[in-house]
Amino acid sequence: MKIAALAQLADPARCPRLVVKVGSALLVGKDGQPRREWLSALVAEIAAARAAGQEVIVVSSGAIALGARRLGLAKGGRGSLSDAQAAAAVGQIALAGLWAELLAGHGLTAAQVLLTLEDLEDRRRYLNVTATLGTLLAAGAVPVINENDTVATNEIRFGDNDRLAARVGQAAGAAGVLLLSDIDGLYDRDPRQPGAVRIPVVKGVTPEIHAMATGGSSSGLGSGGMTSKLQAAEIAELAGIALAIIDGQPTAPIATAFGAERGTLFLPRGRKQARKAWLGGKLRMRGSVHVDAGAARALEGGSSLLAAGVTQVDGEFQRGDAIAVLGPDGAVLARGLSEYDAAECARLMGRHSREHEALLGYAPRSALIHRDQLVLL
Ligand SMILES: Nc1ncnc2c1ncn2[C@@H]1O[C@H](COP(=O)(O)OP(=O)(O)O)[C@@H](O)[C@H]1O
Ligand SMILES: N[C@@H](CCC(=O)OP(=O)(O)O)C(=O)O
Repeated sequence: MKIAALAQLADPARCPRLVVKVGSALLVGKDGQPRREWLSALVAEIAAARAAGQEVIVVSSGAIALGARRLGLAKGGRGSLSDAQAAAAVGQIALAGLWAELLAGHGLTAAQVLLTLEDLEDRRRYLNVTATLGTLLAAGAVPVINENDTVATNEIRFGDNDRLAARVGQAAGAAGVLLLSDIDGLYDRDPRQPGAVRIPVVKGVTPEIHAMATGGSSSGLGSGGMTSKLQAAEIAELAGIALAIIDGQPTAPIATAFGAERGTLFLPRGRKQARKAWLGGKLRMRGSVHVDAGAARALEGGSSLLAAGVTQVDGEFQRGDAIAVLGPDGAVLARGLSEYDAAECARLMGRHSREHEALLGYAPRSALIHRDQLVLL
């Protein structure tokens, strides 16, 4: 049962498991204090969804904004990485405490889960997250997730909770991800420009859709802007998850947006095999290979990638690492797990399979990327 309208995200039959992501600007006021009343109303909506039989996972931002105020840090705690890490350490306790208190008011138990990018990039740790979330939900708890900002470094962090929410949705096998923002959806250009029009439904996050977004947060409290939301939509789409952006500002934002069908709904593609969904949502590639037009066509037809069609190898990757596959025009066509390391790929590129054993000195594998380990983008 596919989700084709915003309000269907509230239907436990179509969407048994929903991720709700709340941005910093909604949770924390301009004075640096939590927006308690607003959050109480949202928690009441979450409790109602649970009571109706829908499992809800919360992804909550706001730790840095809350902690910065308490520590008296400039620039909302985002002046340097060490400021952000310190602010998050202080803010996260307060944030988790607030969620726990308000959920308890409805008889619900909050479960704090702090994740780093690596926790979801590594397949074993990703499956561990899947298992933990499943256990928590089965026991009736409401997971409240944030990035573990205190240990995350610039090179290995999400930085925005939009992509984190999409990855969590994937790991949890959710059918829907709801991003509560300070805007009621994607507009065809910067919404401050005259004539900007909201797009109610997006079928495929194409380059034209990406061109509509500009990065940067409007409030100065958050981080990703519309750019990170579109990246999240892409991850969700590939994983067969519906993702929506709605205006989080009204009291009881979910009922308000669903009642008026007001927001942007990104339609999911057909659900992928779990392993392929994980691969498609991975954010870090260790390297890339360029392929010729013939190989690009073969991949689109569902074949494995053979070395004969490879024209260039970039990066320092090992066998089993995730790499990107670029077409003749330089656009990313696919991602996959390489059967060879970068040096072996360079040796084999452009050469036919019958030459491989002599080039390698051992029995070659059937392909450079097997089709079971390859996901088209
Ligand atoms: N094409 C677009 N459509 C909608 N919003 C856009 C677009 N391009 C840029 N934006 C900006 O992105 C902002 C939403 O991102 P952000 O402030 O990071 O939200 P959040 O705090 O909810 O994560 C909007 O308020 C808007 O200023
Ligand atoms: N993990 C960070 C939030 C990252 C962030 O800014 O997210 P968002 O406000 O959703 O753009 C925090 O808790 O402060």
